[in-house]
Amino acid sequence: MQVEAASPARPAASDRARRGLLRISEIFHSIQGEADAIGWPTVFVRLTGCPLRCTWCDTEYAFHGGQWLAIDDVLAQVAGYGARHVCVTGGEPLAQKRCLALLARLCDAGHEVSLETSGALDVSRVDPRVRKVLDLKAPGSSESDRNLWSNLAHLRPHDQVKIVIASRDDYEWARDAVAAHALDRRCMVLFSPVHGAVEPRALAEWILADRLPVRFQLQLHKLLWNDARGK
Ligand SMILES: C[S@@+](CC[C@H](N)C(=O)[O-])C[C@H]1O[C@@H](n2cnc3c(N)ncnc32)[C@H](O)[C@@H]1O
Ligand SMILES: Nc1nc2[nH]cc(C(=O)O)c2c(=O)[nH]1
Ligand code: SF4
Ligand SMILES: [Mg+2]
Repeated sequence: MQVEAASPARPAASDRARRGLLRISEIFHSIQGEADAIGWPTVFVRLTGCPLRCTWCDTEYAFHGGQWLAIDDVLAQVAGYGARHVCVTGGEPLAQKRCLALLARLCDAGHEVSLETSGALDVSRVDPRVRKVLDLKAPGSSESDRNLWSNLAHLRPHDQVKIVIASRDDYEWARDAVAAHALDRRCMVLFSPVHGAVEPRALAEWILADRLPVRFQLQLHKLLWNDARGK
């Protein structure tokens, strides 16, 4: 873990507010493995905490722990990698309200910024320069009741909707959601198999058979590094 700046284990709430601290699980440099910026060298800023519990979540270690850092310290560490692309993720990054300020500051610093978000929290105040990657949670996640459908109204053409698919039932749910909400007319739609749960080839064949206007995706970093943390 590359988070370095010193901060007390748990500063008082008043101190966190005054200093604008964010709880950060990790900051690392890797190849973007998901969504439209796939393949770019990217710095990842992973915020601690998530109010959801997707059955297949590959990042449970980010539910707890991490370090409290000021936005200036996050920006300094990000700058140290010299990368154009920055991906803010979690956990659920929007669960910390100061994430909005972090996103704007990263854009001000000249980065291409993407945000990975569960789709369960309001995205209306996310800086319009940020490319939102909005997950819609299919039933196999056990969290589909949390989908905040009003978020669709805040999608811009450079944003993406992603659906992570654990079964044929999830696929049919996703296919129907694309049609019901005209998702492909709003922005790029990505379908990705839950790593290890659905045969990637099966998902590819289903998309082709149904002539779906969606982009198939595998998590590139898992092909490169398996499930290694910080990759
Ligand atoms: C760990 S989440 C963090 C951001 C946010 N909480 C969310 O769910 O979008 C980042 C991305 O990883 C995806 N993901 C998590 N576990 C996965 C798995 N086992 N297989 C495929 N994708 C997974 C999520 O669907 C999400 O698109
Ligand atoms: N390499 C790499 N690319 C990613 N894209 C989104 C990620 C995430 O966990 O949100 C992720 C990740 O964890 N690693
Ligand atoms: S919303 Fe994201 S971080 Fe939270 S449990 Fe689901 S996949 Fe994991
Ligand atoms: Mg990940």
